[in-house]
Amino acid sequence: MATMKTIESVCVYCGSSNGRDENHFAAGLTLGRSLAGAGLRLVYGAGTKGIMGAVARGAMDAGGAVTGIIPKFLIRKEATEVELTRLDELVVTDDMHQRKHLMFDRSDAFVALPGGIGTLEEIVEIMTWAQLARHEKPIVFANISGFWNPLLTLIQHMRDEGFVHSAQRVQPLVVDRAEDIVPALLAAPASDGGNGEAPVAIERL
Ligand SMILES: Nc1ncnc2c1ncn2[C@@H]1O[C@H](COP(=O)(O)O)[C@@H](O)[C@H]1O
Repeated sequence: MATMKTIESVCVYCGSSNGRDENHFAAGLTLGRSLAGAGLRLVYGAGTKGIMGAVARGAMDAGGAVTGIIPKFLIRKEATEVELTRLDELVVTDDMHQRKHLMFDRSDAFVALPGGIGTLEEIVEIMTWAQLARHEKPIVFANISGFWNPLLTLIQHMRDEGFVHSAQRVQPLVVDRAEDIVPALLAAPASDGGNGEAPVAIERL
């Protein structure tokens, strides 16, 4: 059984594009600001474009601490060097595997905002590691405008069909509004072994 640890840093996975729905971009800014407001370090993929850029800008403009972790080959594609200099910590890795491991190691919790295939791959890997008892760090799906509903439906279908083993280990939180993400994270350790109550806006999948 892992020991409970106070959450100090939060890894955010999200799109390197803006997406079509402006609520998604706005959610990135809001989450960045609320991480900073709560004194939580943002750990993310160091992209300065799309929703990744919005989260980082939201955090940095509000005086928050930000760690960006990016493989060398992606710097030109996903970031502009001028904006990278604003990060208070930049880690350049040799490859994607090293990036993903470092993002995992350096974070106490994980959030999936809307994004594409990279975002999906990253958050699913974090869930598989939870299923394999590699960690008990909280996982939150930010279900802005119902973005994650198709994935949540698929996961429920897998459960119903008996393919999600150790299901009790894979219980991501689902919140509908960006403002609710940080309160959900901060309540997560207590709800695990404490009073068992989650804030109203939060459901467990
Ligand atoms: N296969 C991947 N594993 C981990 N991370 C990846 C992968 N492919 C892309 N990424 C990174 O994820 C973010 C967001 O990508 P989106 O496809 O825009 O969701 C970006 O930093 C990618 O480098």
